[in-house]
Amino acid sequence: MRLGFIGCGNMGGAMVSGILKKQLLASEDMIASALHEESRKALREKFGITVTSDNSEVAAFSDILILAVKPQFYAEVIHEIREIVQPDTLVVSIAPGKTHQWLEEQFGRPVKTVRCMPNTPAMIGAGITGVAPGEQVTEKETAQLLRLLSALGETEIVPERLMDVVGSVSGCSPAYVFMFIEAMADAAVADGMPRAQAYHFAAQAVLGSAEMVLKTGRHPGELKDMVCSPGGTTIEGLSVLEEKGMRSAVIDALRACTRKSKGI
Ligand SMILES: NC(=O)C1=CN([C@@H]2O[C@H](COP(=O)(O)OP(=O)(O)OC[C@H]3O[C@@H](n4cnc5c(N)ncnc54)[C@H](OP(=O)(O)O)[C@@H]3O)[C@@H](O)[C@H]2O)C=CC1
Ligand SMILES: O=C(O)[C@@H]1CCC=N1
Repeated sequence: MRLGFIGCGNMGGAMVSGILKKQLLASEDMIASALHEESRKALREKFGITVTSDNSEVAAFSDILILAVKPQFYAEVIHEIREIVQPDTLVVSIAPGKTHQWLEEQFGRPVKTVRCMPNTPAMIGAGITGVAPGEQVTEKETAQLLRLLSALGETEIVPERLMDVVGSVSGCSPAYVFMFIEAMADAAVADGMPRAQAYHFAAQAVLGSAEMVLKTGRHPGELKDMVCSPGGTTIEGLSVLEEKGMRSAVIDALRACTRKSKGI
C-alpha cells in the first residue's frame, strides 16, 4: 500500500514518524509534499521518504492520500489534484469542519473520503484519532486505514456529526492541557521550585490522573473526592478554582472550539 501526504508539517510529520517507527510501511512506500524547499529538505533528511513540491505527483502515487494542509488551503489543493485522484483512492481529511459533502463538492464527483481527527500526542504514539468513513468507503478499506492510524495511538470510529466535538475534546484539547501544566509549574516556581522539576511534577500528576480515569473506570468526581481531605489543602485550592469559574471556562472554551469547527 502506498501512502501520500499533501502537506507534511506538525500533524503529517507526526503520522509519518509513527508509521515508520511501528514499521507499518517502509519509507519508499510514502511520499509527501510541502510548500517551501526548506521544509522539503527537512522531511527528506528526517524520514528518507520521497518529497516533492508537486501535489499531483503525491495524488498519482497514493492508494491512501492524506490532506495535511491547513483547512484554508483545502479547496486550492483539491482543485490541483481532482483529475488525478482515482476512483479507488482513499482521500483522508484531517481538517476540522470539512464535511464529506463539502469534500465531494470540491472533487465534483463521488470520492472515497474519510474524515479523521488525530492529535499531537500521536508524535509519541499516545494519540487518539476519531474516524468517520464516508459512504463510499468499504469496511476493508476502513480496516486498512485504522491499522495505519494505530501507529499514532488509539482509534475510534465516530459518526460524522460528532467529528467537530472530537476536534475540540481531543484534537485541540492537548493545547489546553499544556496550558494547565504550564500554569501549575508557574505556581510551583513562584513558591520556590526549580522550573524543570516543576514541569516534571506537574506533567506526571496530569499523566497519572488521566491514567486513573482510564484504568479504574471510576467517575472523575469520585477520584477528585478521594484527593480532598476534610479540612485539608486540596479543598482550599478547589474552592478557588470553582470561584474563578474553571469548569465553566473549560466548557465554554471547548464549545467555542466546536462552534468554530462547524463554521470552517
Ligand atoms: N496540529 C494539530 O494539533 C492538528 C492539526 N490538524 C489538522 O492538520 C492539518 C495540518 O495542520 P498542521 O500539521 O498543524 O499544519 P502545519 O502548518 O504544521 O503543516 C502544514 C503543511 O502543509 C504544507 N503546505 C502548505 N500549503 C501547501 C500547498 N499548497 N501544497 C502542499 N503543501 C502545502 C506546509 O509546507 P511548508 O512547511 O513548506 O509551509 C506544511 O508542510 C490542518 O488541517 C489541521 O487542522 C488536525 C489535528 C491536530
Ligand atoms: O487548531 C486547529 O484548527 C487544529 C485542529 C485540531 C488541532 N489543531
